Amino acid sequence: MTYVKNRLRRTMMFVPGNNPAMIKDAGIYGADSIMLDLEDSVSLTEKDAARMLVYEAIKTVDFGGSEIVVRVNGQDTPFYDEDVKAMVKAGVDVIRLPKTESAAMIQKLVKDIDHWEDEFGIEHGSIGVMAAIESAKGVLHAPEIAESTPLMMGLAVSGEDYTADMHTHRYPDGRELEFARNMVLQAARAADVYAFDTVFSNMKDTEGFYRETNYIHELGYDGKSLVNPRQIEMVNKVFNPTKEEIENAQNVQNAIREAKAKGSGVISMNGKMVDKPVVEKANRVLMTARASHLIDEEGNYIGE
Ligand SMILES: CC(=O)SCCNC(=O)CCNC(=O)[C@H](O)C(C)(C)COP(=O)(O)OP(=O)(O)OC[C@H]1O[C@@H](n2cnc3c(N)ncnc32)[C@H](O)[C@@H]1OP(=O)(O)O
Ligand SMILES: O=C([O-])CC(=O)C(=O)O
Ligand SMILES: [Mg+2]
Repeated sequence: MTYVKNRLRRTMMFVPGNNPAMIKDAGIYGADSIMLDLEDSVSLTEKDAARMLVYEAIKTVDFGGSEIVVRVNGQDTPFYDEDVKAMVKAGVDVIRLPKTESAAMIQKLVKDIDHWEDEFGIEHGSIGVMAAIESAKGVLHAPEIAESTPLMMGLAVSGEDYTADMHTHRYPDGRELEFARNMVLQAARAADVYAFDTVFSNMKDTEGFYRETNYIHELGYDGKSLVNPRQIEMVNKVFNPTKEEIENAQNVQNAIREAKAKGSGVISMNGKMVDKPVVEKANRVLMTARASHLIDEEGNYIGE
């Protein structure tokens, strides 16, 4: 497996790194990315065993088409070095650094990855990195963090640790995360990397989960960190364009093609102006539709 910069990343599902049953079946749910966790879902006494389990799993388990991300332990822990070494050797796609607070922390991670790639004869650049932003300091440094390396895949806002750092709690309307969500998203967009929203951990509150997913999708997030496979379908439903949106995007492309043939960059479609930004949005809708297998190469609708 190797890191691919651009791909569909709507759903990134946490799987505790000390749970063999969950790891073994993680590939059947169709998450875009599976995030095997060595950090906060693993107790201190299980860190070494989890690392070995995740190493073996990456080498032997069939995760289907899912990208494999590992959340290593933080750089201030005694587990970080062994985690990075083992994950590079295993051939993980992306390493997620928790509690990232500076560009220097990501540059250290990349240097450590390079070192182990040399050691194991692996080509540089085979592994991407991503930063979890979980503190006030991390949020304020998000723009530099996002720009810190060409191997940056994306930024994730991590609401549980962030709200602890901010002396607050999680609330249903998400007001406590507003600044962090906007800052992380701006930083990600400016650096042309992915933006992931935080986990929603009340499995019983499906309405709240839908509301939050819809909200972050409307803000412009690319995807969401998840804790349970039951959350995947709803995120896909929110993030996938509808048949109507796809048809509208195709109409926009056709209209602008006609306009261009007549030497114009702007045209009116059903009373609405179609110009470059509208075409860019339509192109993105069709890219997502194609990547999520809702249309074929010719643009025919093949979703349900
Ligand atoms: C703040 C943070 O750092 S959050 C990130 C760290 N947290 C985590 O990684 C937690 C991951 N999630 C979980 O452990 C679990 O989903 C829990 C504890 C939240 C809920 O567990 P359950 O009540 O057992 O969930 P549920 O009944 O929906 O499970 C249904 C099936 O999905 C599996 N499953 C549940 N969560 C996951 C997961 N994250 N990854 C893979 N499989 C999972 C279960 O094993 C079960 O499989 P089975 O039907 O074959 O027995
Ligand atoms: O990244 C996440 O969403 C989960 C997490 O660690 C946090 O919220 O602190
Ligand atoms: Mg956290």
